[in-house]
Amino acid sequence: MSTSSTSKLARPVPFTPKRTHSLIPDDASDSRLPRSTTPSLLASSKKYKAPLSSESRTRLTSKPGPLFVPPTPSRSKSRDGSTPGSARPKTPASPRKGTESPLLMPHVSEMDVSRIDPEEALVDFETVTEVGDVSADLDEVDAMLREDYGKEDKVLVSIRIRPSENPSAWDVTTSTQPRTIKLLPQHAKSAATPPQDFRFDEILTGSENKPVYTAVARSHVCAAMDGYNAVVFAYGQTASGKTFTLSGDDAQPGIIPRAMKDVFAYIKRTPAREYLLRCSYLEIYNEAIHDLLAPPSSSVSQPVQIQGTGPNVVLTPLREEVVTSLKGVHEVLQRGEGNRRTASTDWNERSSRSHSVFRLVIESRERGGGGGDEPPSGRTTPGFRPPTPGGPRLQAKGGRSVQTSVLSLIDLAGSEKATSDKDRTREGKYINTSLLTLGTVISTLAENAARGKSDHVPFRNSKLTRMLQPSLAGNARISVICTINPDVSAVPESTSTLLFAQRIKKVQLHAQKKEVVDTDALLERYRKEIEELRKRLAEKEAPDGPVKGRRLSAREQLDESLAMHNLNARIKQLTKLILTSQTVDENKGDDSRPASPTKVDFDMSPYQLQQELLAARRELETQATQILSLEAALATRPQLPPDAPDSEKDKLLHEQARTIRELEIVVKGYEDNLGEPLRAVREDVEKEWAQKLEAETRLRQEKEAWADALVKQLDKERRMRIKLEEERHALAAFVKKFDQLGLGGPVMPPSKLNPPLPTPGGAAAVFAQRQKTKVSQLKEHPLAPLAETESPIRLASEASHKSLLEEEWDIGEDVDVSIELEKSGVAMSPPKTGLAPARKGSQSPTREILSEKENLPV
Ligand SMILES: Nc1ncnc2c1ncn2[C@@H]1O[C@H](COP(=O)(O)OP(=O)(O)OP(=O)(O)O)[C@@H](O)[C@H]1O
Repeated sequence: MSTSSTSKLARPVPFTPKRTHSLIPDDASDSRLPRSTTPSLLASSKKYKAPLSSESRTRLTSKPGPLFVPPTPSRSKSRDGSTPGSARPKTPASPRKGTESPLLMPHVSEMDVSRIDPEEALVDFETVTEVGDVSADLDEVDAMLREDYGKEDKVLVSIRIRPSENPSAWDVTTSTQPRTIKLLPQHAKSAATPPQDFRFDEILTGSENKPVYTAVARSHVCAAMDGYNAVVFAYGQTASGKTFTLSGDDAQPGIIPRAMKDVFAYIKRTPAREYLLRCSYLEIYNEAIHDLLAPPSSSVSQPVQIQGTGPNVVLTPLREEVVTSLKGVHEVLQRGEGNRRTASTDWNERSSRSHSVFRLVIESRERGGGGGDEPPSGRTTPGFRPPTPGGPRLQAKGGRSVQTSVLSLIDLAGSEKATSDKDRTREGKYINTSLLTLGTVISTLAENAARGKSDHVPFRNSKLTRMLQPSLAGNARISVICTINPDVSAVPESTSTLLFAQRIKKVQLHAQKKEVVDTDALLERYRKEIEELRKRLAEKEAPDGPVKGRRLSAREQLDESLAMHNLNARIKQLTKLILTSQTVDENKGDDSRPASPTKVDFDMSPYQLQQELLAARRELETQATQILSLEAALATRPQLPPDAPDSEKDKLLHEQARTIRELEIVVKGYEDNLGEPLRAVREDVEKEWAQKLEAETRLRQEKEAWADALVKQLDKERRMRIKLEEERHALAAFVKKFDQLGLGGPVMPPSKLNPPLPTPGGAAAVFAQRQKTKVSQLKEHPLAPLAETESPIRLASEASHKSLLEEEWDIGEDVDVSIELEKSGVAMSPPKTGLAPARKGSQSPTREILSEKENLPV
């Protein structure tokens, strides 16, 4: 391990000293910014004037020097016949006079990359400069070239374990495929559940960056060069080694420098194609995208916006720099790093709280010259083209389609910030938003892929996911390297990283190449043929021509008319083809349409032609709509003739910038004056209603509890009443027996045992009558007593309507019933009722008798 790495490892975990990118280890080292470069130093050195890297400028101005690159044989003569070097346009190197617009100026003056003629910035196997010794293993690139990158449909997920001096909490198996990693049982939360086995494509250890690059990114870089979109991103907690893996240091260059090296090595190994390379470098911090290649002032005043939807997401305004050599890429990266440092007060904190994205747009086409495919009337490439949004574009040419792909290399913010900082800082909230959204997006995609569902994927919830939408949605090769710190203290963060990695593994990909066909050349060829056919037709029809000018036999006439019919038919057929060959997008996968100009079949069946016609009509309709909307857009543009002087244009831009500023002030004023007070009112109202709601809820709960108690009590009362009725029945039987016995015995004086009622059949009859009435009342109104009561417990009608047991009889207190009974010799055995006294101190006589008689000997 290098000294620098060792010292970096020794630093406290929360701080992440970032390294400068080390693309050119030897000759460019003095031009590299030292780590300690202060913003002011950078500010003085960042007056970059040309859109191309310094090396590209040297090349384009044709000054012979150490970095001068000889032109390719295919472009040895420019179209106007001059020598290649002198024909190359100079890049607009100095600021235009009179430019005052502070907001828009950078995108139209010396910063305007789009004014470069892409034809002049092409690199091919001859013009690419020596690729140096870092990862310049061309044989390995050759090996990669033999692979088929389009077939992979899974995300490549790898784990990198940072070296540590502390004992590791993880058990790693790298000898079998897939590689596995699991927590050592002694560190598991509970001994009952064994630690989970995580499986990945690669698990890498150690400080060597080359094996990491080879395992994780090289195939993706080659795929990008081959026309597929590719994304490599590093995910993990702070200080786990994301930046070390992506950027590396002088001793161990990371994925970005190695990828760039391979890009040029690939070009060197591909003589059949020529390339246009554009790179951009941006940072997502607090959910705002900052263009790291634009001057800091304009990147702050004009954050990058994401426009478009679905696969057609565009970042604007985003500076893209054309690069033609490794040194150029190095320069661009350094400038980006410099701007990033300038923007931050605490570099380490800022870098671990923001996502950085390095993008390389790769356009390529087959090399022309000697191919024989190019029609003589092929379109010539103009020296300058009107500026195109996002930089210069390579044009299809002479039947050669252009392949476009994007390689994105992303260093994400520390993943643990997403949770630990969420309550503390705004930054934490934003990291939270983007990393958690990334997780949600990935799991939804994985779920959709696994279950064949098409659930909504919340790409729009964060800038990061929105920007990555075209790639994450499937049309890209993705490689994710998750870095973990193996220490015991970092087990929760490492586990969460491994779970994220496992989720992402399930996402299904369907990456496809994108090609644009040279429509002009195709049209030209068809037009030429149509012209020739028409000429032949006209000759045949001319009055003095070979057909009409002499007498023909019937047979000859027939042949001639057939030939003319065929000519007409071919003309018609070609006219239709011209309509449908505007663009051929391989993504549509429509086999019925020609995939390239060379595959066009002129002898298509009528059915195929009909299909072509239908498709062409649809295309025409779409284009008509597009024309209308473009016309509308044009109408709303400020009036300025194309040849207006620069000062006029600048004036207009200045006015627009002022209007924008004014509108911003108005918006801010609205926010300050109205936004805040309105929010406060809303919060108050919400609070008040929340309290009311809470009180209502409490009241309702109380009422429900009361109702429950009521129901229970009612039930209890009912059960008691039934029991009481049973006891009354028993007592009635007893009284009846008692009456019967009284009939045959001596006439007893009024006493407790001889109340006025017990005449033959009297008590029994009265009791029976009352029982009957009560039962019928109960049947008719089972809840009636409850309705009359105030309390759920007391039964009013029961209280007012006394039972036989409760009725007070006016009898002498001094009568000794036991003596009377003994005298009569009656052996009484009343049933044990267990009846509780109805009222204390005023027991009914019958009850008293019963309680007394219970003790009587039978
Ligand atoms: N595999 C490794 N070998 C040697 N040193 C490493 C390795 N991984 C990380 N380091 C060292 O650990 C420290 C932290 O690494 P790095 O800055 O790459 O972490 P990070 O994940 O990018 O953190 P942040 O989220 O803050 O950006 C650095 O000093 C780096 O050099």
